[in-house]
Amino acid sequence: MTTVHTHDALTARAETLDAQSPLHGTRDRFTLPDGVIYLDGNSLGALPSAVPAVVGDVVHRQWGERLIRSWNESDWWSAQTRVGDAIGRLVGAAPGQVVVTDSTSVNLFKAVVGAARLRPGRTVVLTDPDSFPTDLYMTDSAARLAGLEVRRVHPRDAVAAIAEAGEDLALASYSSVDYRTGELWDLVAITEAAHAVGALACWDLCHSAGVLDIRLDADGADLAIGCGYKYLNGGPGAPAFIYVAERHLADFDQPLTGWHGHARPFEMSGTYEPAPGITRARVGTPPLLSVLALEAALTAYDGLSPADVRAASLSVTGLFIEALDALGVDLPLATPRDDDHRGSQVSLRHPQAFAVVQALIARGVIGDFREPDIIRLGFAPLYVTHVDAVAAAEHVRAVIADREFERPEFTERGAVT
Ligand SMILES: Cc1ncc(COP(=O)(O)O)c(C=O)c1O
Ligand SMILES: Nc1c(O)cccc1C(=O)C[C@H](N)C(=O)O
Repeated sequence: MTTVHTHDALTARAETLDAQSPLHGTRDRFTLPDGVIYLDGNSLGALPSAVPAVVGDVVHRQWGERLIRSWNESDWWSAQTRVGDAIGRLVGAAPGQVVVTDSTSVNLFKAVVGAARLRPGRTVVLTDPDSFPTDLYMTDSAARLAGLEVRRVHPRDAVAAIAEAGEDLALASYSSVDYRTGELWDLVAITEAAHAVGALACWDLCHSAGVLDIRLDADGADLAIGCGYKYLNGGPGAPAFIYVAERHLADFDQPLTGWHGHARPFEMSGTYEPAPGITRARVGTPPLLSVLALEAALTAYDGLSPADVRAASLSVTGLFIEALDALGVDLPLATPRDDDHRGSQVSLRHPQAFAVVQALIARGVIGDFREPDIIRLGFAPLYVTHVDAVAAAEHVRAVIADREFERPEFTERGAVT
């Protein structure tokens, strides 16, 4: 079959899969520019259509008219835990264990120091050498302050390393999905191994929340963190979240003791006393515009189960890989083909990956480049359809086959991608 016939056959199948998908029509919950296939929702999620009106109301009515009264009248005070519970529904956490606050980096810092204090006398924290850099930087600094030694061990070797560390281990801290390759790690096995030696496990859900069927409570995670601006679509600079399992809350002694985490902030006492529940993970005044934008963004998930979202994600990424094969694109995949080991992105390797990504962007297919040779394409199944996946595969084919990436305008490197 010619590539045109192959493409037509794939598109016809994609249309059927879209029509049958439990996520059929959810793209209408987003505002996206015409002519764009957006495959970068794993860096900055798209704009949910519900957000602008809510932000307008927060700015004009809640802030502009009601002024300081909105802390009570619009319940700004409990917004962070209310939105935390909404995220909790997407990551398998019962209410009262998730709060929206700070950045992922800051929450990881709180989690590592908090874990060290939950396991006094233990001296080791394990993490992935291929972690997103901020995780490495923050873990190193938190460990230095808490008197822990950091051992960087790849997730595939983590269970053995946990057994080797034994009762020295305080915390195993891992991302569930590798941000570059999209590989999905078995954090349940890592968590069980950590518990077997009396240690804790922290999960970084930046590349999982909102696309995987995460079950924090059922799988025994102790701590988790994640960001609000990727698949949760909270917008640029959206606050992050932190989960502390109910069983640890009373003893969770996090290091950033700001007044929003105090049990009675308006007593204005000179002595810190942590709030009883997950509120103690708060620090200072939250960015309310962003917290409430995130709350509105999460309504895009109304009526969808994490299991359905995960199934749709696998179906779309699976079809994209199949389309690459069928169209004869023979770039090496950095992402596993196996559903059980794939997050919600497909990464390809190419020696001129940066220029390939620029050529794709010029065609309206927005993905990103990651060092050293990764073409990273994220599939947010709420707004990336099977038809988009096939069209994107055809664009990749054309960019490679026609060597579009060699054009000088695509080789210039910018600061941020
Ligand atoms: C795994 C991971 N951790 C952390 C971050 C970022 O943390 P922050 O929200 O502090 O910028 C990202 C992405 O930016 C990430 O992919
Ligand atoms: N957080 C970002 C930012 O502040 C600027 C540009 C990109 C980002 C990202 O989220 C990158 C993303 N975490 C990644 O996996 O590469």
